[in-house]
Amino acid sequence: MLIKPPQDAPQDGQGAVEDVEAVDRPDNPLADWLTVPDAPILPAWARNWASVRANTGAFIKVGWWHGRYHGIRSPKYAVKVVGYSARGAFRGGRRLWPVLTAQDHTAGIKALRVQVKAKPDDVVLAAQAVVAHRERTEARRWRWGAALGLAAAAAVALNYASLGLQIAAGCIACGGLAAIGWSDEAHILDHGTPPLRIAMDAQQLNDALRATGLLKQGKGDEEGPKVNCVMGPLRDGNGWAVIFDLPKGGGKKAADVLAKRTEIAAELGVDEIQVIMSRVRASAGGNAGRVSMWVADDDPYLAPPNPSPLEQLDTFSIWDPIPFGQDARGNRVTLPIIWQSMFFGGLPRRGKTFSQRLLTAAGLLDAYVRHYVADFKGGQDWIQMRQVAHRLVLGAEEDAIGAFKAMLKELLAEMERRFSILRGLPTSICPEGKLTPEIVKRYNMPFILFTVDELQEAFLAVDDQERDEIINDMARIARRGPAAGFISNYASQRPDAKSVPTKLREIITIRYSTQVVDQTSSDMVLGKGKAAQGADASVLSEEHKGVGVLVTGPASFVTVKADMLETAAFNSMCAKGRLLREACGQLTGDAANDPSALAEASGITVSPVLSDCLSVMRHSVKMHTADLLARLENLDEDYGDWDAERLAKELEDTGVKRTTKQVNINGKNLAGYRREDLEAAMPTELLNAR
Ligand SMILES: Nc1ncnc2c1ncn2[C@@H]1O[C@H](COP(=O)(O)OP(=O)(O)OP(=O)(O)O)[C@@H](O)[C@H]1O
Repeated sequence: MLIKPPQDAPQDGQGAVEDVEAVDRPDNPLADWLTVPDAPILPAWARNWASVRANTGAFIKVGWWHGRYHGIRSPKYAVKVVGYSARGAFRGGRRLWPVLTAQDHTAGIKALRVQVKAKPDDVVLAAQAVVAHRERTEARRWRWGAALGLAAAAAVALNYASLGLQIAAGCIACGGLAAIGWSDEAHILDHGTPPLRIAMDAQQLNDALRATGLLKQGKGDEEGPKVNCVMGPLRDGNGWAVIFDLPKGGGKKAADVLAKRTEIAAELGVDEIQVIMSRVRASAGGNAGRVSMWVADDDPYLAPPNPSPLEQLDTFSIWDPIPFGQDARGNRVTLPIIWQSMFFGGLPRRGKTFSQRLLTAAGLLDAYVRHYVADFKGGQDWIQMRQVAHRLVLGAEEDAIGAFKAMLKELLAEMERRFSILRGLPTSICPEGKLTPEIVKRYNMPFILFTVDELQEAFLAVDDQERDEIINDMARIARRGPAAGFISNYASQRPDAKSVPTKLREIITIRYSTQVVDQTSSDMVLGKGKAAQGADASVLSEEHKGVGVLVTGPASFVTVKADMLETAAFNSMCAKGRLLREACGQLTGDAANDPSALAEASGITVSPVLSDCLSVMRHSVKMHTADLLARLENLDEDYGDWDAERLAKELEDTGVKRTTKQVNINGKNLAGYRREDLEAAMPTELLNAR
């Protein structure tokens, strides 16, 4: 199922209510973006062939499970039946004896005999006694005859009837006797509850909700109120789906159920990652007490990653929602990013950068997206953006921080310039005070995708005052920029108050968190109180690479397995993006002049060490050798065992002629290199091209 884009036009955010976080504002157009609706018209199992098959399969599985369960216990059941039959035989015998021995007339006959003895001459009395005695004897004879006849018939049948008949007769006899021996507390079959991956029924759900306090306990032996299952539980994909209404009068709402995900999972005997719940809103026929729940057979997020469809595309329009990943049930999750701002957080090595890069990758395929990128780690993740990025900052050293601050000022100036142009445009061209596809091309205002990765590194490198200035500038761009085409895409590794400034997060409309250690950290990235509502990235584990919780509104969140876009594929998309921009005159800024990018684009071979040195020196005109070596190692750990001599020799071999071996930086005169000397060693064709 494709989650459709919202119809409403997005907001500038300028007049927004400041004390409510951006995702929680009533005018947030993505508020219900990820609320997965489910309005059944046909019974869910009959909606498609796959569902019919899955449910038939599940029915057979349940039958098989019960068959095995009770089959294994059949000797135990047989012993029980024999026990009940014996009790039945004893009870039956006890009741039959008086009948057979005809106790009924004996008392009367005895009384008659006493009277006959007292009046021996009374002929009538004597005749009555004789008749009564004869009747009793006759009755006894018949009863005993019938009983012995039955026994004889049974003995004959046992001898001569076929085995099948004997077994059937034996079973009937046993059944009859067992019925006589039955009592209220007697039972033969054990009560087996199949594991959830075999079957799920409403009883299990009710028990789980009752145990977690979401349903009231009944009085005495009564079970208490139950949920009303409007659909299911039914087989749906690799799990069980159910939509239920909470009973009225219980004082609980769907949001309470979502908040108790871990407890419910524990009661159902599965991991909380397997329990996927969402509210069913009024637009999908739901109400405040309706919950859509899907319980997966296994952890759905441990499946192999799905390759990003972007990799196969030649172009993409940034106006369209970007393919981002899949939810647990395999529904595609796409992200509309225009007019929005994004924040990615989470522990290291969980796929934050890879996920963040998906949005950049989409932007690469639209020539009318201008990239401003800062990667404060300065590793391999973003380096190929040098082919496309209008500005690219790599590293968190002093020169890089300086370049980043200049980038912020440039962005703010561009934002003001754009707003003043937009204000001057007639409403026929600019009806809503923001970019339109026509304005983008006619006034050369491409969307600006402002990407910042490893933000925490920058905050560690600056003092508090500088940090506040950076936060203010970034917050201003994210808050005011969307209407002028600025899309902010920030990521930070350490989800603590210092690395994820609340002031910044508050104005971000799309938040994504990979695994974090606890709910406090999760809230730090996703927003205050989100974990309590069910959007909790701390339920993810270390194995969940590329999996994160995506929040776009108060009730709009989903755990997503992001598409996989390897660095190599991303790098080749950078090359594709460069060609696209060259073709329509949109290759601007740093990318237009970057020597390594130029060399790559023109197919000119440049020594890797020369190219890498130029990359790490991109913000400095000169650098001490020790710093250069440290930055090279940060870029690629293979440089770890290089020393000054080896570096000098390798650079000399590529044709670098040092005009000076000592460079003075901030009063320190030490061995080092000038960027000019390195650039001069680039192949002549490249120098001419520049
Ligand atoms: N969508 C995905 N599916 C499966 N694996 C992924 C996915 N995205 C990333 N990974 C794996 O996770 C590893 C770490 O990814 P990434 O570098 O994005 O993490 P990170 O959270 O940004 O880490 P750091 O903060 O240290 O840079 C990658 O090398 C990749 O193998």
